[in-house]
Amino acid sequence: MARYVRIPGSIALITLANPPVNALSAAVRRGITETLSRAIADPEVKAVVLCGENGNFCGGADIKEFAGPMSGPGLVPMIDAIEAGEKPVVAAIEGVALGGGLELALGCHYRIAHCKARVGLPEVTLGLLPAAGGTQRLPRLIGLSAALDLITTGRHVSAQEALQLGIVDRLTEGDTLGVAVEFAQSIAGQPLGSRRLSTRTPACPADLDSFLQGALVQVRRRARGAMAPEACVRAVGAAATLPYSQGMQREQELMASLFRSAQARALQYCFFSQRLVGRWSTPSGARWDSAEPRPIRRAAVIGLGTMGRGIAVSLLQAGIAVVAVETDEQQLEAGRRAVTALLERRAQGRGSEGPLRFTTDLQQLRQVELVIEAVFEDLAVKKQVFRQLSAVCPADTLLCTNTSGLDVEQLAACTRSPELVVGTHFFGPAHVMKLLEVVYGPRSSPVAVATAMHLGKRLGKVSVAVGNCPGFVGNRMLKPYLEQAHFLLEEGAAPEQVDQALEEFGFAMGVFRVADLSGLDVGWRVRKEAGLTGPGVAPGESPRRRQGRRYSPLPDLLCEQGRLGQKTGRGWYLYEGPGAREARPDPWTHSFLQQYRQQHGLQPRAVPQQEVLERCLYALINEGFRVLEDGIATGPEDIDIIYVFGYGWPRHRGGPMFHAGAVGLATVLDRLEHYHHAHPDIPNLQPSALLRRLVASGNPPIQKWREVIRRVRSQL
Ligand SMILES: C/C=C(\C)C(=O)SCCNC(=O)CCNC(=O)[C@H](O)C(C)(C)COP(=O)(O)OP(=O)(O)OC[C@H]1O[C@@H](n2cnc3c(N)ncnc32)[C@H](O)[C@@H]1OP(=O)(O)O
Repeated sequence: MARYVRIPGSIALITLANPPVNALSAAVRRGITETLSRAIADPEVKAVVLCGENGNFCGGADIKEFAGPMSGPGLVPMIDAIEAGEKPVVAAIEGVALGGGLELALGCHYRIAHCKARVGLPEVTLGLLPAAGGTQRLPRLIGLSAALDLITTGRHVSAQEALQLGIVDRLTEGDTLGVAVEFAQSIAGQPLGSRRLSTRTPACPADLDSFLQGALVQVRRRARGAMAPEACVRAVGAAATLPYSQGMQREQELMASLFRSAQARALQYCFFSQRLVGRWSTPSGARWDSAEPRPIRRAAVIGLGTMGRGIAVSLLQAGIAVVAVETDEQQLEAGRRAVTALLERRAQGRGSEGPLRFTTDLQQLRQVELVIEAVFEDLAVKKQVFRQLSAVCPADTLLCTNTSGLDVEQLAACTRSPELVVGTHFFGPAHVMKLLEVVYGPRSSPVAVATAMHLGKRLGKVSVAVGNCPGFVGNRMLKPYLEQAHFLLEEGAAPEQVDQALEEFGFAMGVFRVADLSGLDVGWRVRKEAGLTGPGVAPGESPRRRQGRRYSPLPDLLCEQGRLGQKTGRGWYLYEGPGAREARPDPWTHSFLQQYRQQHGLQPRAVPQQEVLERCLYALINEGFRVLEDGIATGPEDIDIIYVFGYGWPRHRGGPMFHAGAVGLATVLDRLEHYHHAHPDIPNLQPSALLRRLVASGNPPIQKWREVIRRVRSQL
């Protein structure tokens, strides 16, 4: 797992060999320890070069090993031995040096990197901290402030930035190993003194205490309730205040508090789930490893509203040529100005964009390979667009819809090639948000799904393939969550109380703040179309019952009052004015709710925070189990990735399905039964068959759910 060769010029070359990323498994650590001793013991060796096989230096500790007992040599003594040795060690960094990989390089006396390499300490994203000396050596190398930024964000740094910061000593555009060997020869025999980072004193801001306090406030705001960022701040703080050996001790203590934590388990689950969803399959047998994506060079976006603009920018930034289409000159001009402004804002430091054309003429789409429709969320309008697209585009053009929940199959049915129609559900702002739901209809071909999934990857998104049903995965599960929030208001809660419970759980924004931000009219329109409110409601129907179940007209009533959220300056909350962002509890809403309850004979009660969480989250989770039963999502990981990347579910809680497992499926079942008993007119609270089956199967770990899902599906 680490190869050793002596090369001319008295250099020993140690190569980490654990593809694909040379993770520091026990075998690799053993290999490094043994080969280093060999180099040190060999009087002919004057310097050592450390590199990685396959164009990657090292992706860090082997995350797969974290779940089991640790064996083999520890990283810390191994890196300490490199640093303490009398022979210079040069790290030759190609590809990535991340986490333990960068810590290993920091233990070396010199670092030479290829200009395309990336370095970083992303442990915080796994619920950990860089506990192989990273929190102590990096501040001593680049100063406390820069080190804190890297360690608390976990961001990857380009080779150029790494050179500027002083993390690497030299960049090369060519043969990294050759340059490193030559360099090692040139410094052999020189004193190592301050090249040993542990001997240095870190550069610190003048007012250290308030700097560290400010850093704590910032990380708490960024990831509410996450433990690792705070531990990172404390560990880096120790580098400033304690001698190296005591700082290392502090690093280990802080790491011990994180290593087996539920948050670390959740974040590591997210890491592997993100990769698992890339290995998609569909019930019709299409698979990621057999379906070949089509190359996409030219695309069109239909509709330049907020979503269309973001989608166009996203495509352009991936180097794809875009034809942007609107219905009339005025709309086109507004779209042109908005897209240009977005591109200008994002231009700095980015690569070249694909060419962009604006038109009102659909005939201009004769050359495109893919179209993304992003018009108004109205099935009849979208059908019309698909008919037109099918008439003008080449027959083999992939036609995608950005609908957030309409029936993809009905759109496919309007075209000549229904097998080339898929949903590409972007999340706003589309050029920023990382999630793409790729929706396959019953007739979507493997190539169509593969092309959309591959496109998502090219756009830098996490793509999840899901089946076709109202709301797909994300919005389908959101419906019972929203519904519970409205019912809780009827029963006595205030919007800010519900939001506070959800925000303390870890959501960046509670359900009512999000509704105000997105605009209450979005859901209103959908409910009108579904006949839940407006002229489609059967005369004489009770306002609090629809289609045989409990219904809350509260959001409809707000819309009727012109309270559409931030854009009108009032919604569930009050704002300084239209477009303002700071939400203030609104006495109007409180008295409106009071009157509503009186009018409907509802006795308000104090709703405990626990009930807010259980009813909102377990209703959402219960729908998640139904999504799995129905085969709309392949596994719980798909749902969790959708929620973490698209709906602000706190990553350190792993996603809704992971959370259900962490709470205990029997507990979730028990609470749903309790609430369903109390509210028999809310069918969403009735526990799903799959949840019952999983509990009956002894609460298996989430990685084993797929087996139970298969059995339940085969019986349904
Ligand atoms: C204490 C803790 C210490 C000291 C640590 O070091 S914790 C680990 C810190 N390192 C990281 O967080 C890096 C994690 N990896 C990545 O960010 C990326 O994998 C990558 C940038 C290194 C490469 O990205 P990419 O080229 O897109 O490839 P994949 O992400 O798809 O990865 C390929 C397969 O390698 C597996 N992998 C990657 N890193 C590790 C790792 N550190 N340990 C174990 N396995 C790793 C990854 O899961 C992929 O596996 P498969 O899905 O193909 O089975």
